[in-house]
Amino acid sequence: MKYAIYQMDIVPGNPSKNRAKVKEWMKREVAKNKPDVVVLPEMWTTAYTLPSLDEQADIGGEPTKGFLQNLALSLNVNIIGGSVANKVNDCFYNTSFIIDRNGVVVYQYNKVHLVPMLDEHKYLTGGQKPPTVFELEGVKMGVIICYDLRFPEVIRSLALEGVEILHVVAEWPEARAAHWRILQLARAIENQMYVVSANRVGEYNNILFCGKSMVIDPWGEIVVEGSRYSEDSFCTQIDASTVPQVRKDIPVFESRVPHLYKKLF
Ligand SMILES: O=C(O)CCC(=O)C(=O)O
Repeated sequence: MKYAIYQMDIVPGNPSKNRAKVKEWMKREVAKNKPDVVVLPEMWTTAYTLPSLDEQADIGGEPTKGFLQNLALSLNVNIIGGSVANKVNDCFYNTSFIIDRNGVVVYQYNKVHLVPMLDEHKYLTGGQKPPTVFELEGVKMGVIICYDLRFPEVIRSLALEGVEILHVVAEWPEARAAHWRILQLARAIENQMYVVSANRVGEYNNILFCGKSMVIDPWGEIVVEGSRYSEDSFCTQIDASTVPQVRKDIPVFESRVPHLYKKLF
């Protein structure tokens, strides 16, 4: 499967400008590289303009969900739709939409873990369901949003559901860039799965974002890595059929002793 990842700089508080940017990028990328799957970063329509979400958030996923469905269908591409601020029944969620090449929303996920360092609890509501598996092109996949990366239980549970490609959509700051890199590598190695991430770049509210979007294979090798500070776009092949062999070579899943771990949680 061919992947294209958009390491985007987001125009703060301007969803229509960001949608126009994404449309341009996706059209260009599809014409040039014909990817099967494209990946966008976290909160890419607004950035972290949390106090203004009432004016800027989507309502019930719209208009961004429909916008992505049209792009998927017209460009014949699967979309890991990053995430958007999404108002549902007076609550704001950080929601990821996954859309297949027929324009069908195959999965949606509300970010579960809210970030204390960004006061997310003041503005957002955490999702009440953990991320679960979905399928694109017959491959089992998962998506998590930024801070979720720090919670290995959630990702192990996706691996136990059969996930072979984990997507991480993010606005990860430069201040914790080392964590970003190491946690992704650890999640790929411990779960023997691909990790594919799209992080934003640029600056907002005196926070600099680190880019460094990545594709890591199930052995933990970095296949490709985005630049540190600048907007970037890259394309790479991913072969999920390598996952079972890695899981056979180091049979972590067979060696687990889950009845001993239960009391830990
Ligand atoms: O965990 C971190 O250090 C960054 C998290 C974050 O910025 C986010 O979830 O948006």
